[in-house]
Amino acid sequence: MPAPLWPAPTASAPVTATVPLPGSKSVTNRALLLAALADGPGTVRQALRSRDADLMAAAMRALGTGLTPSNESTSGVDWQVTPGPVRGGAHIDVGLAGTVMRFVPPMAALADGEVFFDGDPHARTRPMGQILGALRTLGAEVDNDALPFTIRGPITGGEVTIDASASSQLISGLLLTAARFEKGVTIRHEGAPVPSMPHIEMTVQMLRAAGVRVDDGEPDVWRVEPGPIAAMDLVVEPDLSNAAPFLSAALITGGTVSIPGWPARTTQPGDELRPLLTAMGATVTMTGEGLTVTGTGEIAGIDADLHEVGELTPTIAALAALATSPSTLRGIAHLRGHETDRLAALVTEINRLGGDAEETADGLVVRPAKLHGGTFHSYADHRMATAGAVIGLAVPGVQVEDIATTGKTLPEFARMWAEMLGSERP
Ligand SMILES: O=C(O)C1=C[C@@H](OP(=O)(O)O)[C@@H](O)[C@H](O)C1
Ligand SMILES: C=C(OP(=O)(O)O)C(=O)O
Repeated sequence: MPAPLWPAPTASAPVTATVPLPGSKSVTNRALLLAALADGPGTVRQALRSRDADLMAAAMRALGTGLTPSNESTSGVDWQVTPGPVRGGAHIDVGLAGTVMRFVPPMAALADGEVFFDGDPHARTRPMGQILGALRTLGAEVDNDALPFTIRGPITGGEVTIDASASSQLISGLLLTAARFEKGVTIRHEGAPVPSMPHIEMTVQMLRAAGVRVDDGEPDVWRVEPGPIAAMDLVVEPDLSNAAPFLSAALITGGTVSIPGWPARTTQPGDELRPLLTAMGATVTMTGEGLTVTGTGEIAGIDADLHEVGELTPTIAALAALATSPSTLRGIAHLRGHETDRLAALVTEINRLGGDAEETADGLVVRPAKLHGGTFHSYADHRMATAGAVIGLAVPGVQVEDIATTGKTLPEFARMWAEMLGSERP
């Protein structure tokens, strides 16, 4: 059955809105796993509730972790986490979540029996071979190089060389559990540069906050010493990548959008929205309350290397499609292995609306063109769906297919979008 079409609302006046955002997917899913492996009960506060976060919570439960929710609302939940021995016999559904498919298998290799993994049809095509090969080198048995697969421990750890040019999550996944391997781990990356390094920095910082000794002093080498992971009481930051479509509304409409609680310092790649949106013509200010972006209604194209912040690409490409000068987005060949082939999907959908986008070897060129209405397909990709909503603000008649796919990281997207527009100036 074809997914329903969502008529993307067009903004008729400058948007003025304050948009509180739920917790970061990346922080939530790291925190749940670290709390599950910790040496005592802990708490993960203001955790995201979304498909990816719920899949991580379900995976932790299936592996023997106690999780009790409190203070639950549409914007999040506080999880009381009670670690237990890692239990075999589990079937883990990873959905389409890169964090679940890359972070959980190393933990499953600690179990006392086999653990089976599978996910959505497209998840079976996402790069997994390098991390599964690494788990074999470190002592586990794994019966495939992609989803679906079965893992059997025990894993002892040690030294491994991998090519993580397809995804930083291949490194983060090994690092997160490594303190619980008998020998810890030394990972050496060999290949084209690893993307999304801020996400590896996030992993390293969270491990250190839990008392784990991590040496990342040499480029492309990470060493985790074996030892306990300390119980945590952590408050999850708002998801700054999910701020991108809302902040874009300020640029497109010449309005002002604020995100409360924007952290002063963070490893989230979404923080790069500050220079990126400034380069596209916005005024960006940080106060004690949060971040405020004010636009002029005119968007400048940019030449940007998004290698470190690839997950911002769909929104930046949507803005580029509405810009008055050309944009070149580079360093993002690895987006072909994301929720969908995002380079192909963005080109197809922008051009379907009359745009002028072109795929390059490692990114996109988007030139100014007069867009018209039509269907914007989302390919089960939350960020494609929100990119369609962004274009729809300026272009009447855009219908986004399967807006519900935003539930991967932001189940309330459609309501929040309507609320943001409801506060338009008359
Ligand atoms: O570790 C993480 O939480 C993530 C790392 C990045 O993955 P890639 O390195 O595969 O781009 C990012 O795009 C993804 O949304 C989340
Ligand atoms: C690439 C992304 O997700 P995942 O964690 O599934 O890799 C993303 O959210 O943009």
